[in-house]
Amino acid sequence: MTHQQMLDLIQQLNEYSYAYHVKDTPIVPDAVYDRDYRQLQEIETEHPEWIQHDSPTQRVGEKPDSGFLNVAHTVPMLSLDNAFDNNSLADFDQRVRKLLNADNLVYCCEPKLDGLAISLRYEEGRLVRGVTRGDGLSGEDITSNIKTLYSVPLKLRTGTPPAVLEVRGEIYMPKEGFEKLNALAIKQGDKAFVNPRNAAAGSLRQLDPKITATRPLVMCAYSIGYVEDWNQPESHYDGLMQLSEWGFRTNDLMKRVEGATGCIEYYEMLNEKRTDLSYDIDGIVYKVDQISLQNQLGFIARAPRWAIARKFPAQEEMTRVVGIDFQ
Ligand SMILES: NC(=O)c1cnc(OC2CCCC2)nc1N
Repeated sequence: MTHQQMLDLIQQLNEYSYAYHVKDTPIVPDAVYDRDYRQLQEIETEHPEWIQHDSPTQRVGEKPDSGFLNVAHTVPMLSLDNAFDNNSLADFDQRVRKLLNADNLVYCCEPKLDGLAISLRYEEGRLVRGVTRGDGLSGEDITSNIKTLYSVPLKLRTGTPPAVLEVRGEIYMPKEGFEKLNALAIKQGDKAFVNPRNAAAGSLRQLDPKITATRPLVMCAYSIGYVEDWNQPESHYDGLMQLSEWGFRTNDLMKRVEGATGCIEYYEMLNEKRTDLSYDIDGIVYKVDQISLQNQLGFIARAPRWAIARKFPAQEEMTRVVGIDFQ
């Protein structure tokens, strides 16, 4: 195999992985992926000097020798104000329209994923760092663990990348993966995790990436942070569409609506669907869609004036029946 053939094989494997882990639409059977992956491992063993940063074999590396370092966020990761009923949603809309002297606003509605917030930094299109939210101003550098997630692109998938791009998102553990992980933990006499959010946090805090690599974690992008040398789309929604093109997973229930009425309708719709979702959510995040209006509104303390979360009533802590058949 030539060097170019190896590069083509990496591109091919990364496309298979994008289809499977980001678009939920596998384009080849697992056996084909595994066969090509093994072929890549062989050629990289023969030619270590050919190894590429975005090769899927580079996702699981060694432990960081000095634990997780603390890193300051280029742009703070904000917290969110909460709205607990439809009236306060309407108040939010009224307040924002008043500040903007606007009649009717378009909001982007997103399920509020119940996981851990993360910030990914790409330089010239390559993943260089993944940092937890921490206190919003700085967080832990868990890049070695982040790279093990197939839903995190090691390199932006298309086009000319920005010089610097920071992407914010949530890392979560889908319910099915959580149940299987706990069933295994109990079988092995280990402690079970209380809920998928704790399981995701515990999996990302593992010092050894080889352990994190075995955990069913997913990253979903939900906002663009600091960028350099890129004309960001004017709409938040369009920005997330661009992230999807670049290889990030976005939430397929995301939707643009008009005004408080649209936000309340979306809440009713999602509240109906909530228990059927394959992942935990604890509410909805509503964002003013136009970036120029977001910038005009700015933030109060660390929460943006232009976004608000609407929480669902806490689900009574269902004792999750873990699928174990007692013999
Ligand atoms: N947990 C989520 O799913 C989620 C959290 N936060 C945000 O947006 C924050 C980021 C910038 C201000 C609002 N969106 C989300 N979808």
